[in-house]
Amino acid sequence: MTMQLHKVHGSGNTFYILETTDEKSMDWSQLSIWLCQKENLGGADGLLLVAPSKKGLAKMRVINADGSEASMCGNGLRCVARYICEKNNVSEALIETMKAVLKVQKEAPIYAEIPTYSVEIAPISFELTSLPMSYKNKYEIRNEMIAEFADDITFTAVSVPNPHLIGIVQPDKITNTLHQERLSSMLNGQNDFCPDGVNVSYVYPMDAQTIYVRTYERGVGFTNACGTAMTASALVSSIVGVAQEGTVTVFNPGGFVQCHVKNNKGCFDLKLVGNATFIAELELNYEKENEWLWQSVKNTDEQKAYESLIAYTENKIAAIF
Ligand SMILES: N[C@@H](CCC[C@H](N)C(=O)O)C(=O)O
Repeated sequence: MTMQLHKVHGSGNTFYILETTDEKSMDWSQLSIWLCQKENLGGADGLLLVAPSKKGLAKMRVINADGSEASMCGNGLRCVARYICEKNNVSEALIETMKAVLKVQKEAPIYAEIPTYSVEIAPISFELTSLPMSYKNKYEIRNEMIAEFADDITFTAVSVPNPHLIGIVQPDKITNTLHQERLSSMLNGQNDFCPDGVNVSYVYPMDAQTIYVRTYERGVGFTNACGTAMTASALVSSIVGVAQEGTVTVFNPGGFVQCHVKNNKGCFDLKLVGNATFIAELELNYEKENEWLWQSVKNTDEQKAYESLIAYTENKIAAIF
């Protein structure tokens, strides 16, 4: 059996898109683990499965690099949005995800001519049980020091709906990754706080409308960017007052996006806007159980245009750190 795949990225967060009409036809965890290995065409951060939906134009499932399944993926959803909109010749659509049916839309480019899409990020909850997370019988953690985690970082826990722990940090915690790596490894191993693990982001506010975010993703490790994490970080930054409500530009090691944060009397509307870049079209042969072989790999020329955005990002970041 030959399968058609697309290698895509949103902010350098790289995925394979695979469409199937039969969600039970394969062990997707094993396929994702195989696809994401570095030595296999440079690897990826996950597999995005596109399947039929009764609630939207398609359903997206997110399989992390370690084979675990996530409830949502913001960067991935932008790429799936482009795939579905182009396939159906529409400029907006509803896409079913594990916990919500979300609106996606084609947008004007945020940089040069780079294909750009927006995605709704929802549902949002600050209740620790929604992550899940537990800490001293607390109901929420909003802008609090947690002695067990750090003595100079304030943390907020939020699900969008995948779980995020967001720390507002000083530049030294960005230039040196060691603290974030240790904390993230602890929270994504056997631990008393986050039984299912958590995506951990360190945020440095650059100005009132701009933040820098680096994320250690659950099931993956450090990534160039995590869309839900950037959106959750923009939300947290506006709540704690280090960024204004409205449009927040979020820089990260993989580029930049815009996150729209709207507060409706304590209920938040979140939208993530950024690139949806298609790197390659591929054909994969299924040989036998857990064995696959590449049949063909055809690169597109889209990555060249994205590299100019990276150069712009690197200049911005170099001026700060
Ligand atoms: N990179 C994604 C999030 C992918 C899932 C995450 N690793 C998790 O397990 O929650 C994004 O762009 O949001």
